[in-house]
Amino acid sequence: MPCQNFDYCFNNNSDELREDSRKKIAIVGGGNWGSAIACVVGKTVKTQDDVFQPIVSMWCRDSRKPGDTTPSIADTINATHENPKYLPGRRIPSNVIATSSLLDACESAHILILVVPHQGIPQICSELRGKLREGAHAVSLTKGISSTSENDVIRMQLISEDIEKALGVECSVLMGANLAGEVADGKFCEATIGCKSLENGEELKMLFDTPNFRIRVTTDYEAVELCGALKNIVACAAGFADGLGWAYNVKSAIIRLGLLETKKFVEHFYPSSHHTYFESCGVADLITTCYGGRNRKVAEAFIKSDKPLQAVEQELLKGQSAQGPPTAQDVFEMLEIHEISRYP
Ligand SMILES: NC(=O)c1ccc[n+]([C@@H]2O[C@H](COP(=O)([O-])OP(=O)(O)OC[C@H]3O[C@@H](n4cnc5c(N)ncnc54)[C@H](O)[C@@H]3O)[C@@H](O)[C@H]2O)c1
Ligand SMILES: O=P(O)(O)OC[C@H](O)CO
Repeated sequence: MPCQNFDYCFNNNSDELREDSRKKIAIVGGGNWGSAIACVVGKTVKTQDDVFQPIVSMWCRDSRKPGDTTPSIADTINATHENPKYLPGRRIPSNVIATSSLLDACESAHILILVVPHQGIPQICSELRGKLREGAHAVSLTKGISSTSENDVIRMQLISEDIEKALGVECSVLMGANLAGEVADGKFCEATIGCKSLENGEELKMLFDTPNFRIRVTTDYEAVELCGALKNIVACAAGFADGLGWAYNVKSAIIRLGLLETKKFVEHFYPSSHHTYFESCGVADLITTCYGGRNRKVAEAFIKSDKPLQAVEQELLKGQSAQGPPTAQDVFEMLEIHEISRYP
């Protein structure tokens, strides 16, 4: 009988209540990717039940307006084991318990899986600051970059660095060619974990790795995270190309040049980075996103429509966000750098 209590469980051979030394997992984010990863982790904690506690908590932001009497997303997930808004039609395992309280989900967790759009990270970190258990660590599945600006100087920061600074915990990253719906359906894919300490990296591998979700671990964490963030810009370029009716060859050129540009960018800021471009977070994510991702889809629809980007995004994704910084400016700058715009 699996233990339902987060920190205590009954010894199998007696009725003695003992402290549970297994790791408790919290997922922070109940969107498309958060719900899909709940499908993975909800199962792995059961197959690795000597290492992880069987109940996974999942924070889902309650975005209901005052007076809205419909159930929260968390209540809906707990009642139906489905997230109809962000991941309709897929069953979330019943040992994943959702809550609208960030603190309830996280305060006793040993491992936090952060999986919200990057805009949400600062607020979440400020609510969790000083409230986590000793020795906890985090893994960010959020794809994006943050920046600070001082005296007109803009500095790029990794989101994992923001999390580490704000929460005082080590933060690894998990990136890869991972369309949420396919992952939730159990279709095969790979992902890359970028970690600072291999101890945490290996523990995270145990948590995520399944025969259909293959994990490889590297300490090249900056490159892993930047590959995950920058591919969104390339995906927008691919979507613009599709919207303009350009051909497959153009898209291949965009992907090739996008990979080169990503490598240059990473090596400029992190000269000691290595080999990561051929991992799932590199070339594989570029291909997946440039064919099957939401950023590509929104960019294509934007070119074909006369509506502003935000309106197109809302219409197409029905409340979900395309990730990362899908600014046309980023993409045009990139196209100009590579002079792709001259060819068609
Ligand atoms: N969807 C995918 O296939 C996929 C795959 C890999 C990585 N990712 C990355 O995962 C992250 C989350 O993506 P997603 O697809 O789950 O997004 P989503 O738009 O589906 O997620 C929305 C969820 O985040 C919450 N949210 C939205 N804005 C917020 C804010 N400002 N503060 C707090 N919570 C907020 C919403 O309430 C909702 O629960 C993104 O960075 C994305 O790049 C997504
Ligand atoms: O649908 P997108 O464009 O947000 O991409 C989803 C994933 O990042 C693909 O790995």
